[in-house]
Amino acid sequence: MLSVKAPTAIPKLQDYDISPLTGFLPPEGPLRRLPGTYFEPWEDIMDQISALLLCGRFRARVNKLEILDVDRLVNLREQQRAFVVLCFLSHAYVWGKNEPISQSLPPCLAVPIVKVSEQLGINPIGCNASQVVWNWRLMDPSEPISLDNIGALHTFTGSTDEAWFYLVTVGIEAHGGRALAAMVNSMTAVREGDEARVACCLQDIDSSIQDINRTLKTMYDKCDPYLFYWKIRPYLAGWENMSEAGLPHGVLYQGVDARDQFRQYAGGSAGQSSLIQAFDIALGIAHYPTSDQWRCIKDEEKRRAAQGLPKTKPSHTTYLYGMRSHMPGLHRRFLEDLTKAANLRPYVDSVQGDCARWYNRCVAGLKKFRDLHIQIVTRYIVLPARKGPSIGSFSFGTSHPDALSDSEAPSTEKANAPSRLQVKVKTSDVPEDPLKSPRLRASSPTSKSGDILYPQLMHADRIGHPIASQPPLGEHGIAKTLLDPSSEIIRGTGGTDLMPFLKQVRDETTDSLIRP
Ligand code: HEM
Repeated sequence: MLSVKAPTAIPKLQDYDISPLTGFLPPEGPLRRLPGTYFEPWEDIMDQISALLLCGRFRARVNKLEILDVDRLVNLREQQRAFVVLCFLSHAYVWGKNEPISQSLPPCLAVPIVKVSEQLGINPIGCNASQVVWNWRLMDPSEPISLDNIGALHTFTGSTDEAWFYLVTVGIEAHGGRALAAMVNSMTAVREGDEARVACCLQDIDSSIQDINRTLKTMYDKCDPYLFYWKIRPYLAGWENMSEAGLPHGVLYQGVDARDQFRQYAGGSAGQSSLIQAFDIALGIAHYPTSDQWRCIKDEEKRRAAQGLPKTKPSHTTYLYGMRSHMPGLHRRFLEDLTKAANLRPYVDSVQGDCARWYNRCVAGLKKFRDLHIQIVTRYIVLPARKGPSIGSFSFGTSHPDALSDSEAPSTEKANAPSRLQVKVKTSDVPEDPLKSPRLRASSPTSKSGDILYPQLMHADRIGHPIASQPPLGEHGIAKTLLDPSSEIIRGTGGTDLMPFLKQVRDETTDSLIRP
């Protein structure tokens, strides 16, 4: 007998700690401090994190902590706050400042971070949730979330550039409320065959994407690419593929794992934003593994076949899918349930008309987001990596006058670079920097030397020229995306093969446009 499958329920936002007003951001704002005195020792260190790093006392202070019991946290907001605190403390502990990196986390950090991560269903390492989603506050609580009414709760460096880097993403996430509500409404409207309502929801999604794109462009206003690359990004790095930075095995979570069981996790990235993945899912945009990932998949498939296990699904092997383990469990579950219920694209394809027009506007908007993002990655990672440590600061402060135009984005490159460890970026793929200045160029005497591979080993002489210092590799090793000018290879920080990956994702977005 044929069994008729009941249609999958359309997810209700409130079941997943999602607000129709603020999306994945907690609508009342994240908890700013854990209540009571028990967790005060953590909060006291958080109050002074950048000062303690600067004066070299951070690790000593942390080492005096006792192991606190996270079972004392009484609700979700407290668990989220504890997670933020423990992620900041752990990254600061591992990467330090002007001191040898640490290949292990002490039990006072490792034990509670592993436990609270299990409670939240997320990996025990810094991520978009700890740096962005649960790391902001309203300056005037009577006003809504907007870039001129939010502040970051914590930064590593104490700099406004770092705060802005997080806050722009908060601003983007805030547009998610309206978009997520429209996504689930559109799915209900499809089931009811209500074409006009579907078109209306798509219009709402489109307008949220336009808002997101406007917000993304403000990154240039108050976050200096040079400071981002050399001072901020190192703290965001994870412990996966970090041999060059001094973490050949990853990080040992003392008091949790056996003495030789190091853990490897990718670091924080807005690639872990549940919102952007929700757009892909709702609009039916499919992503595929990069060519190098396919090689790994083939090996994995061989292994599974040898063990008589079923094949894995291609979508479950992409970088974007992998990033879901760095999302809060409830948000990840939302994406899974949204995937099961997604019905928009085939419906729009069948009815065409206004629905198709608005659908295509949404896809074009998301493609625009990815173009803008590629320009940002070029400006904030590729160019600083090429230029070396003494290029000085880019000018900023007005609305991205120096933003690369769409046509200046790096040219399409075959998506066949090795995944994770290495990225080849041809010099010709990187747009000429519109801010090129003979003075800045002249002040990079060592940028042609291999020293740039380990920029953290460089200090400036009295007139600002970088000179290499001598500590062995890994001693002061902090993660960077690294460029070896002789081989023109940029090595990733454990994330992706940057440009080929980002372009592939962008092109896959365009592929889903509906043809009449
Ligand atoms: C200075 C600013 C930024 C830099 C340097 C940057 C860098 C990167 C890099 C290197 C990746 C590749 C994956 C990885 O290794 O993590 C990535 C992916 C990604 N980033 Fe950013 N990012 C920035 C800002 C943002 C913002 C504000 C958003 C907004 C949510 C965002 C959303 C994404 C998404 C969604 C991906 C996954 C690829 C995709 O879906 O297109 N990024 N980013």
